[in-house]
Amino acid sequence: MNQSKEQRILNFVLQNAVRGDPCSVVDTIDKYCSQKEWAMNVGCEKGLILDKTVEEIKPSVVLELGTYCGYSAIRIARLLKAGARLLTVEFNPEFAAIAKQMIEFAGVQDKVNILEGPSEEIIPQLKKKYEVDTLDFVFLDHWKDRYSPDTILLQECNLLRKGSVLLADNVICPGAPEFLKYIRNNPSFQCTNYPAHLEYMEVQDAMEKAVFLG
Ligand SMILES: O=C(NC/C=C/[C@H]1O[C@@H](n2cnc3cncnc32)[C@H](O)[C@@H]1O)c1cc([N+](=O)[O-])cc(O)c1O
Ligand SMILES: [Mg+2]
Repeated sequence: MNQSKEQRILNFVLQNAVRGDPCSVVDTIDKYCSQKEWAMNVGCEKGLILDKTVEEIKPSVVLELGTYCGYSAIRIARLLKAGARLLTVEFNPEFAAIAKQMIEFAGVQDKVNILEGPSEEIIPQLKKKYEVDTLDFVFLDHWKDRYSPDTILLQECNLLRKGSVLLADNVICPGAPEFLKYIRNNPSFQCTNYPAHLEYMEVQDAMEKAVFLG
C-alpha cells in the first residue's frame, strides 16, 4: 500500500529535521511542501501572523481546530509560556497519528493535547472532560464551513471570555464567506483582516482576527 502524502512529509521530517527543535521541524515541513508536495499547512508567511498573535496574547489555554500534520500546533506550542497548554482537535485518525509523531519529534508534546474527534462533539466536552474554564486563543483551520457554527458553539458553551482572540486561516482561499459575514456583523467581535498569500503559492489569502468583546 503506497504511503500517503502526510506520511511522506513525516518521513522527510524524521530524516532531515533536528529532534527536539520545533523551528527545524517547521522549516523542514515548509521546505518539503514548497519544493516537493504542496500541503495545507498554514506556512511561513501566515505562520508569522500566527506567531505574532500568540506572542501578543501570551495565552495560557489555546484551542486549535484542525490539527492536520501538526505544523501549526508546533508553531503555537514552541511559543507558549511554562504551564500553558494547546488543545488541538482532529477527527481523521491517520492525520492525528502523523501529528502526534510530528509533535513528539519536535519535543513540544508536554504542551500539546491532541483531541481526536469532530469539533462539534469535542467543544462541548472542553469544560468538564478537559478542565477548560475559558479559552484565551482559538486558531480555526479546519473545514471552512465549520468556522461559524463552531464559533457559535464556543459561545454557547461559555468558552469565550472578554478578550478571547479567534484567528481564522483561509478567509480568502479557499474562503470562509459565511464565517466572515457572521463575525463581521456581530457586535460582540472586533475584527481585523491580515492579507497574505496562500501557503507555498502566489495566490491571495488572508487571516481574520476576531476579539470577543463579551
Ligand atoms: O481545506 C483546508 N483546510 C481544512 C483542514 C482540515 C483538517 O482539519 C480536520 N478537520 C476538518 N474539520 C474538522 C472537524 N473536527 C475535527 N477535525 C476537523 C481534517 O481532518 C483536516 O486534518 C485548507 C485548504 C487550503 N487550500 O488551499 O485548498 C488551504 C488551507 O490552508 C486549508 O486549511
Ligand atoms: Mg489553512
